[in-house]
Amino acid sequence: MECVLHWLKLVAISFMVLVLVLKVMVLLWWKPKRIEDHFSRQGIRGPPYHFFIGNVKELVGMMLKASSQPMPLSHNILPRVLSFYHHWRKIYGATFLVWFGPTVRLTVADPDLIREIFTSKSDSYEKNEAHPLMKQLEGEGLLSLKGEKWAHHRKIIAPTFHVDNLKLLVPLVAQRVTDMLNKWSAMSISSGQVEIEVCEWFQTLTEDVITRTAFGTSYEDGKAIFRLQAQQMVLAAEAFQKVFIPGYRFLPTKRNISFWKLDREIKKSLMKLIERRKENLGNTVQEKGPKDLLGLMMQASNSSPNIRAHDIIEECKSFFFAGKQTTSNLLTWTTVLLAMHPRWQEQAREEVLRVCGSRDMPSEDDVVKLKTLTMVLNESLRLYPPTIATIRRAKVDAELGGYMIPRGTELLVPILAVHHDQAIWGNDANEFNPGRFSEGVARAAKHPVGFIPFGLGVRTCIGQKLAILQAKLALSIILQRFSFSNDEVSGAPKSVIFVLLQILKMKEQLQYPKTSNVPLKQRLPSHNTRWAMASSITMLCKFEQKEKARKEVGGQRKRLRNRCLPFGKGGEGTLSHGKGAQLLRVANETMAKPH
Ligand code: HEM
Repeated sequence: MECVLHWLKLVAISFMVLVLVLKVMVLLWWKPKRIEDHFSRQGIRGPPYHFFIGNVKELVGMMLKASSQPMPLSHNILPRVLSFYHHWRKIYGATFLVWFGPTVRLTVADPDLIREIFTSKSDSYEKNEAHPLMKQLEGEGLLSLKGEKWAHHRKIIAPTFHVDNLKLLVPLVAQRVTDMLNKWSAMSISSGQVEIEVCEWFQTLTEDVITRTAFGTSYEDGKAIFRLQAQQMVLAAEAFQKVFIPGYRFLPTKRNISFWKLDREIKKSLMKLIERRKENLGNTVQEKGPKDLLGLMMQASNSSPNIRAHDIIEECKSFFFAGKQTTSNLLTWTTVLLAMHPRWQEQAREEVLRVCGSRDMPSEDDVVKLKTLTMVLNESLRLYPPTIATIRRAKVDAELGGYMIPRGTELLVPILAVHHDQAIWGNDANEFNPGRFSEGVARAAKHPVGFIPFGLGVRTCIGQKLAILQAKLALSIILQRFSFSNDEVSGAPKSVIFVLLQILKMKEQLQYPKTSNVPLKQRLPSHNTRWAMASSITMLCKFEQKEKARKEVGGQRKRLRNRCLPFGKGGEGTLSHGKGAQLLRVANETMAKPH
């Protein structure tokens, strides 16, 4: 009897092992092969699937090869930044299959098909499921939410980004930019010149602005929370470098324990912040001044039990992640482009001086009139889109441009490739030519969907107006006060600037937060790869104080400047004392409101 039981046990175990092996084979071999067949019958091919790893080995190999070679001085960055796409497109055409492990992705760069995915047939597609570690990094907020929860959050948060609300932020952003430039001025005191690692400075600036957008009057407390979240991101990014083991993030490892500790601290600080804010407002969350993420979410939580502290925390993460690198990259690349193209720099400066006249800080009306700067920013977003690609997943079996797309297939839209496509942009697609935007965005390309730096359709970037406003304000104030070039940086020849463009993962970005002590060659700028998210670069530019520009805008401004910003007389921080220009005083008063 015992023998029979033993035998039965053995059979049961063998059966379970067999089922498991079969399941694994179906998932990792039979299904991918069936998908390959399905697409190949429709004429869509791609590099062959390899068991379990898909095309990851080739992908990583190509990325490493591309980033290890010097790059000619050119804006043709596709071979470098999306090397796999550039390589396989030549073999299989623009629409091909690529395997990220056992996950299949179909590349789609045809503007007509992109329009279908994001607008006319958007019901059939949804955001793809983010990697669990990625979710820790970007938060489970607007960026990754789906369905009703996403729609509810988007509706709550949207007023933060309404034009009227953003207008209220203008003095604040302008003040932050001026503070930054005062520091540059102080640094350039002896020679009138200063070498600036623009990316670092722009990241700090952007972080400041996002903190204000998210936390409003609770800015200082909000900053502390963002700092904790930034530490969490470093831990999550570290984990991202390791081989992914499902469930590993739940084990009490040193990193996980630190992560959880930070999580608790964030929650505690936010709860305190919410309580304090409620008390300050006598339990009403209606406030004067710009609407902020925190206030709006608190208000919503009063009427909707679905909005909890956890949701607020996750939305803050989402803001921080989605807004910081992207906007600072836009600013960095635009500065570099203007440094490389002095004629456009001069044209943009002339316009700023003409529009702003004697005003030190552009007003909200000025910003709208800066047409050249708008063209330059668009061209910068076209050539160096901070989001290089995005992904959607077919929710159902769908039809796309005549192709049958099985449910679960992921569609990879290489925004960068679309922006550099000669069929859409003409023969000068890889050249810097802001003039192509002179008649507006709609007429710049041969196809209206050729320009999608902020995405398309209902899930288009919620922060785009803020990003553009911030970029315009920052650049116009910089142009007023400095001229800049990127030749002979630190004795490095011009071409080094572009050799510096590299594809790196988040780890490198976070590994070199203080780049000033790192040898130039190691300060590798990164166009990082979460297909959907931000890229980052490290870039040195030489800034020269613009004596001529200061004179050009006339005596009044010069007088004010002499009082407010005594260049050459040790002026850092002088602005915040609020003597001088009325505009500045207004900004200072706004800043001085009790937190
Ligand atoms: C130059 C700057 C920026 C660029 C190029 C950019 C780009 C994008 C793109 C392409 C998307 C759509 C992603 C997709 O469809 O998968 C997106 C979504 C989003 N962006 Fe931005 N972004 C920028 C700045 C910002 C800022 C400043 C914020 C917030 C403070 C922000 C917050 C978001 C959020 C929350 C989403 C998700 C929207 C949703 O799904 O409802 N972005 N962004």
